[in-house]
Amino acid sequence: MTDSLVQPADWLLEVNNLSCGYGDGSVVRNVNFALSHGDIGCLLGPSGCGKSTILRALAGFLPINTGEICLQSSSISLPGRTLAPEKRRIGMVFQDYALFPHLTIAENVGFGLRREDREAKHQKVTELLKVVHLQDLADNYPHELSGGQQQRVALARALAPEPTLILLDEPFSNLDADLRRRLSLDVREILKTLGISAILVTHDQQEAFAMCDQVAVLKDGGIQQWDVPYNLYHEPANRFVAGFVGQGGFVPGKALGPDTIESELGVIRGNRAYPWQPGTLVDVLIRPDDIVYDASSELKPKVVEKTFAGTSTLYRFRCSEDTEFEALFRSHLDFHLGEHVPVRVEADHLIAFERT
Ligand SMILES: Nc1ncnc2c1ncn2[C@@H]1O[C@H](COP(=O)(O)OP(=O)(O)OP(=O)(O)O)[C@@H](O)[C@H]1O
Repeated sequence: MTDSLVQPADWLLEVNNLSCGYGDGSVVRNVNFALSHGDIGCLLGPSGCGKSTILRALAGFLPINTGEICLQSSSISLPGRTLAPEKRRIGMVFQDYALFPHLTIAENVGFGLRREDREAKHQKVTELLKVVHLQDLADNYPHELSGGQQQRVALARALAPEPTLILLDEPFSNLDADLRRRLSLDVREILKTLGISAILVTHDQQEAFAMCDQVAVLKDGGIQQWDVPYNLYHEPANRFVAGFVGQGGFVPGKALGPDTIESELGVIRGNRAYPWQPGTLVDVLIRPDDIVYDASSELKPKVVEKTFAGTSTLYRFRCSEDTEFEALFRSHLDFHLGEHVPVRVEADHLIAFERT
C-alpha cells in the first residue's frame, strides 16, 4: 500500500486560521473552512458577527492579520500580501443590486466583458440572460424591472467574466419573503447548472438551508459549526447553534444514562449517547416538531400562548415555571389558552447540554 491512495481533498476554497478586522484589531478570529468545487457555502449568523468582514477578506477588499486564503490551491491572501480584487476571479452580488441605471440590461450584463469582441460579447450576454430568464428584457433599463429581476441581472453580470467563485452579500434582503424563497431556489439552480461555487452571506436561516450545501454558523467573529444544514439542525455542536438554528428551547432534565434523560416531560430516550454520569443535570433541546398530540398521554401541560399560522398553530405550553416548550400542531387541533392538552415527546435526535 502506498501513500498515494490517500488523496488530498480537492478544495476550491480554503480558509485557514483567518483573522482580520479594521484598524489594529481583529473582529474575525481563527476562522477555518473549506468549500468543494461546485458547492454553495453560507456564512450565517446574527448582525455584527463578522459575516461581511469575512466576505470582504475573500473578495480582497480587506487585508488579513493571520492565516491564509487559497483559491484553487493558490494563495490569494496572506498577512502583508493581498492579491488585488480584480485579479482573484471572484464575482460579487450585492444587496442593493448595484446596477448601472444608464445602461440597458444587456449592457449591464456585458459590462465586465472588455476583452471579448462584439459578436462574442453579444452571444455571451444573450446566453446569460436566457439562464436567468430575462432574455425578453435585454433592452430595458434597470428601473423598469422588479427587485427580483434586477437581482437576477446582477447575478448574470457577476457570472459573465466566468469567475471561479461568486460571493453573494445578503442578495435577497430587499425582497419580500415569498420572492426571497423563490429567488434563492432559482439562484441555486442557476449556479448548480453552471457548476459555479458560491458563498452566501445571510442572517436568514431558511434561505441558508434552502440554498446552501454547507453552512457556517458564526458568533462574535468565530465559526461555531461548519456543516450540512441537516446536521446543524439535528446535531448542533453547542447551545448557541442549537438556539440559533431552528425553533425551540431548552427544558431542564437529569441524565439517567448515556441516551436517556428524565424531565418534567417524562423520560426522553434518543439515538445518541453522551458521556454523562447518571444524575448529571442537563438542558434538553425541545423543538416544536418533537411534541405530538396524544389523547392517552398523562402529560397535560397548560397552553400559555397560541400563534395561528394558517395550516398550523404554534402553541407554547407550561408544565411549571422551569419547564416551558413549544409545539406545532395542524390547525384543526384547536386548543384554547389555559387548556390542559395531552401531549408526548417524540424526539429521536436527543440534543442536550450539561447544565453549567
Ligand atoms: N468599516 C468598519 N470599521 C470598523 N469596524 C467595522 C467596520 N465594518 C464592520 N465593523 C465592525 O466589525 C464587526 C463585524 O461586522 P460585519 O459587518 O462583518 O458583521 P455582519 O455579521 O456582516 O453584520 P450584518 O448582518 O449586520 O451585516 C461589527 O462589530 C462591526 O461594528
